[in-house]
Amino acid sequence: MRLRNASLAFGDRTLWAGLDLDIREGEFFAVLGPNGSGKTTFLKALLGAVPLTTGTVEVGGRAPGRRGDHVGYIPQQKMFAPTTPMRARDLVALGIDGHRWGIRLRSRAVDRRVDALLAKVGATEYAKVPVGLLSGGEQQRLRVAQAIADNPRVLLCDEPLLSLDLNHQQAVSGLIDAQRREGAAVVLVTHEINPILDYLDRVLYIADGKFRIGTVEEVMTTEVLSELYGSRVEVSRVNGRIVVVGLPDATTHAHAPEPHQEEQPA
Ligand SMILES: Nc1ncnc2c1ncn2[C@@H]1O[C@H](COP(=O)(O)OP(=O)(O)OP(=O)(O)O)[C@@H](O)[C@H]1O
Repeated sequence: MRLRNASLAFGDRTLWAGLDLDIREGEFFAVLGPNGSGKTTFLKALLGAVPLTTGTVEVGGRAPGRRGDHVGYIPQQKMFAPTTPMRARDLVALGIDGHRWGIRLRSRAVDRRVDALLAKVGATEYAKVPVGLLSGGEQQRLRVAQAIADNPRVLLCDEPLLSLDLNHQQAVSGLIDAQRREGAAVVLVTHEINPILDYLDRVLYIADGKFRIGTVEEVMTTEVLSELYGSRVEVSRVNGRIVVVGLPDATTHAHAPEPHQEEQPA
């Protein structure tokens, strides 16, 4: 993925400007920042779903959003309605690009692939349950299975770990990283950096119309975050976790768990 002099504004509100960035194959890249800073919009620009205000974006050397791009997308979580007429395995099967399978083998081969994907995300036991009856975390695991079903070269994930318990956070981050090890470029939006800390190559931190790109060590510092937020923000490491203290109130994420009252998710 390549962005050059990219800016995105809605009316007179600029989310970011002057963004130059290359994300290479096999890179695990996270996008961080407070509510409304433009993280989802950044992913949508990479999907070709939102046009840049200025500058250019390319995915695999071409404009994004074309058929056959081999881009997997885990959208921000929305619950399925209880009456959605689809079983868990049907949702995963939607991620499989049918035309790449021989006609005679198609349904059996697709079934086998779906079974393997369900097993990978720990969803085998609810394969036949209607998706609308599953919990948020169970639905989320299916979305992950759907997004990786076709071995995408680019995997764009919008808060994929939200509403997962610790075990499944680890399992799902491991699956996303496995895709990266196979050569995919991963871009992952998150409010919680700690579950993916071991996998991360670089981060983009967006706040208040400004941004910083670099390794975790370069970006997640008291100096850099204080500058981005325009107020004193303390960043420290506790038992290998990153703890950020002093984020302005309005930037607390509404649905992220808060470990302690004075700690806020990074
Ligand atoms: N199509 C649009 N037209 C106008 N404003 C928009 C549009 N899409 C997004 N915005 C605004 O742009 C800002 C960034 O939105 P975005 O969803 O990218 O934020 P985010 O960083 O992903 O936030 P969150 O952490 O809450 O998910 C928000 O203030 C949003 O209201």
